[in-house]
Amino acid sequence: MNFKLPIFDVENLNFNVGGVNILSNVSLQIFNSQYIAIIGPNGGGKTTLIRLLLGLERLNSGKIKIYGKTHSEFKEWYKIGYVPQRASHVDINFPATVLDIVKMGRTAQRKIFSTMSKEDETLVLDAMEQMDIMHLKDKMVGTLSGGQRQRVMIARALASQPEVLILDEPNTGVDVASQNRFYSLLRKLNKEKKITIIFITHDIGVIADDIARLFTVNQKVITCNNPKQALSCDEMSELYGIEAHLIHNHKHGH
Ligand SMILES: Nc1ncnc2c1ncn2[C@@H]1O[C@H](COP(=O)(O)OP(=O)(O)OP(=O)(O)O)[C@@H](O)[C@H]1O
Repeated sequence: MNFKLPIFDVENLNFNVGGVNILSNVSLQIFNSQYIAIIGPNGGGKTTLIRLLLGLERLNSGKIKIYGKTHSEFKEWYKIGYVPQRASHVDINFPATVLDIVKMGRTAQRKIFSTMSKEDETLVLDAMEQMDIMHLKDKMVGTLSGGQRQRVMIARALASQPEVLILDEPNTGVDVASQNRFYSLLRKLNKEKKITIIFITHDIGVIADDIARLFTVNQKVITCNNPKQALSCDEMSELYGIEAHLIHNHKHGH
């Protein structure tokens, strides 16, 4: 693999809805094995940016390349694990067990109608182990709590052995101990398995030491290549508003 080829390459992206600019003139690159956090105020455009990167929204102007290809040319979607913000909202009547859901993470790599190999099964069990949901294996997913469902969706993404893991505020409704375990897991996936992580979060203070770069999104995107320095940068405070100061203080309170 050409390590200089960005996984995502965005050039002068503009996106508006009904004449309202949601994202303006965004250019950024995301490279292999980077751990990137995306922060910004509510409604700033973080989820929209991810949806545009994945081709789930149509940009009005500009260019997005994924592994050097346009969205229609790109076929290796199994390389990208995406856990959307609302992944924890599952219909209570949804007829699948936790195991069924995590197994879906293997379907993209299998030939249609082929059965799971031993290796597939091991990867499914490993992903469940990592997310600490083995004890929930036979439960119907609709009966779980929001935090448990979120872990199931992340396990499904991990089972597909993604090169890139995109997480949209995955810790909503999760207790602090589980959150810390989860941050350690992300650190490990990035450091040991070299998985590229793109993480939308409001919890930047806790992961500031782990991340390589920070994108602050509020219609515009500011990239900070030294996240710890960025936490005090005026430009970011301006873009993010009062929360930048809170984050900064939180970090320095430790
Ligand atoms: N397809 C769409 N149609 C209408 N409005 C949209 C669409 N996509 C995004 N928006 C608007 O764009 C703005 C940015 O939304 P987005 O969900 O990306 O923000 P966010 O930064 O992820 O917010 P949060 O932190 O609350 O999750 C919002 O005002 C949203 O209503």
